[in-house]
Amino acid sequence: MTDPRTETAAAEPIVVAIDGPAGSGKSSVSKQAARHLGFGYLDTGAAYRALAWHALERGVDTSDALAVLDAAGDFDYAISLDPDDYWVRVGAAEVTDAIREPRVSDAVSGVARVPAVREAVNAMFRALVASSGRPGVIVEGRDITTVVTPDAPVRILLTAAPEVRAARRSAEVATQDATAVADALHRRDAADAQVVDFLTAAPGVTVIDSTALDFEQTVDAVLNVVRAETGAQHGR
Ligand SMILES: Nc1ncnc2c1ncn2[C@@H]1O[C@H](COP(=O)(O)OP(=O)(O)OP(=O)(O)O)[C@@H](O)[C@H]1O
Ligand SMILES: Nc1ccn([C@@H]2O[C@H](COP(=O)(O)O)[C@@H](O)[C@H]2O)c(=O)n1
Repeated sequence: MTDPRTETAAAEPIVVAIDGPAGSGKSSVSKQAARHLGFGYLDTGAAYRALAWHALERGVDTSDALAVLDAAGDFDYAISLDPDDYWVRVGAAEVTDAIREPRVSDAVSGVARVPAVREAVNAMFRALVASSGRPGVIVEGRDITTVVTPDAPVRILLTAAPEVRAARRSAEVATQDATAVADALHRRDAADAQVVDFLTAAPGVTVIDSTALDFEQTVDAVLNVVRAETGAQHGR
């Protein structure tokens, strides 16, 4: 039995929820803002990507919801919330880079459309945040502000013009030409938008449009919203 005079409840981490379309800067900006804040960083898309990778490894057709659910049955997933030591694992396999490959990006929307998969990963995201041991966690994805943590004290929709997002993504991908990269990005957004709405801000969600901002200005914009919404004195 615990002694109530000495027991102190662990404080709930502050959640900064960030949604947005592909290539809007969610992961890179969230990771950098988390460093400034001393917060954890949770990339929720990595779970869907890792499950897509796992399904592809087993030769599963990711457009077949029942086959995806079957693959999810032995999905042993782990992710780091440390913005300075980011990794993703499935079982013993380190898949941090493999889940960014175009074949996974092309398959991931099929996996993300299965309701039972979404429910399971959402419960896992909430548990990861609660056990993070950090004063706060920046959680980024597509439905964080609306479904995963709709009561988060900070909720942001990070956007940028489609052509700007495609150009930024294209600059990172050496294996495909710019048109193919842009087509894949827009195709994925269209498929994902049928499942969750990450293109319009829900009530109470602050929009940051990074079309005319550079990377550091976008990080600053996020930090300013965190300060304004929480009164926190974190960061620069
Ligand atoms: N404001 C900005 N100005 C210039 N480049 C940016 C800006 N924000 C992000 N970037 C760059 O754009 C690219 C895409 O960003 P990032 O991967 O973070 O997007 P994302 O929203 O997480 O994409 P996805 O959902 O596809 O994983 C990265 O190379 C990142 O460094
Ligand atoms: N909250 C989320 C996060 C992601 N997805 C799906 O995962 C894919 C990969 O996400 P990235 O952020 O790494 O691009 C994305 O295309 C969605 O299919 C999701 O559904 N909900």
